[in-house]
Amino acid sequence: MKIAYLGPQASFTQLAASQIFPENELIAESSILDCFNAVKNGEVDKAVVPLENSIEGTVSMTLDYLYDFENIFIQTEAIMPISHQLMMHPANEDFSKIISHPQALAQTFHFRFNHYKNTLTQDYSSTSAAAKLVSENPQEKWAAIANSYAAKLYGLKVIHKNIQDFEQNHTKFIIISKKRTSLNLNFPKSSEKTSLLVTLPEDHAGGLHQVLSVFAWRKMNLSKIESRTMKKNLGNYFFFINVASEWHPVLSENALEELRLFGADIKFIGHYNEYILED
Ligand SMILES: O=C(O)C(=O)Cc1ccccc1
Repeated sequence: MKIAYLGPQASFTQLAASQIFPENELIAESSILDCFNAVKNGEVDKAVVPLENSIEGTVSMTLDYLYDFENIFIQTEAIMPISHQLMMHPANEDFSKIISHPQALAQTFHFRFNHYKNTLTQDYSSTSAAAKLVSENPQEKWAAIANSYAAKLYGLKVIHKNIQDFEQNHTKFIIISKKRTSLNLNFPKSSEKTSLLVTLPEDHAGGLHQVLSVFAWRKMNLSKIESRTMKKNLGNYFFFINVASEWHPVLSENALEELRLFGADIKFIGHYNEYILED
């Protein structure tokens, strides 16, 4: 079985993917979009991509692609602790630019504000891609924010350790597939949930309340609701909703049916477990 991940080697996503799929062939992709396309085109069976971080929040690209792509489902969610290191080429003494994935730059904002307020930053496709770039360009005074495994793999020296703004920093990764079925892992399970994408019918007072009441009176507990722009014009949103609980076939199907009767558009994204990975 082939598994795509946001690469290159030593990205946080690879650390998650290799814990989840120690026996499988892992294929590095250069973006989250490439991961979705690899699943869609059948080049791989599944992909591992980041969905949400405890400091920075949702990885909006991942949420958007779950909305945009037809028939791609979440099979599992896995939470992994994240520690960021600031690193540079061993041949250099200082640096004038910090390069990393936007999530990593955001998760270390206060550290950078306090220590390197005037240093330029550059978004890059992943933390490990930034580490690789720095290692291949010793003539440039660049630093990267990535994990210790990337520092080792790409021969960089770590100059500040554990620079995330909150010590407890976790990212949720999802496994996506064309199969609707969930995938059970051999890690501690923390919860069970159903993910839905809901688009409201025409704008009217109480529209969202109406949608939420469908879950409320059935005592279906929501653990997350997030709105995202539909990008057509300002003020149009879709909602990513997690229902926390077992999938009760009659109750849940009736809830979805009732929502559809209101004129809401419902996309089922998966019913799956959340697991806790190791450091
Ligand atoms: O860039 C990476 O290494 C990723 O896997 C994305 C990411 C970035 C920061 C925290 C968690 C995941």
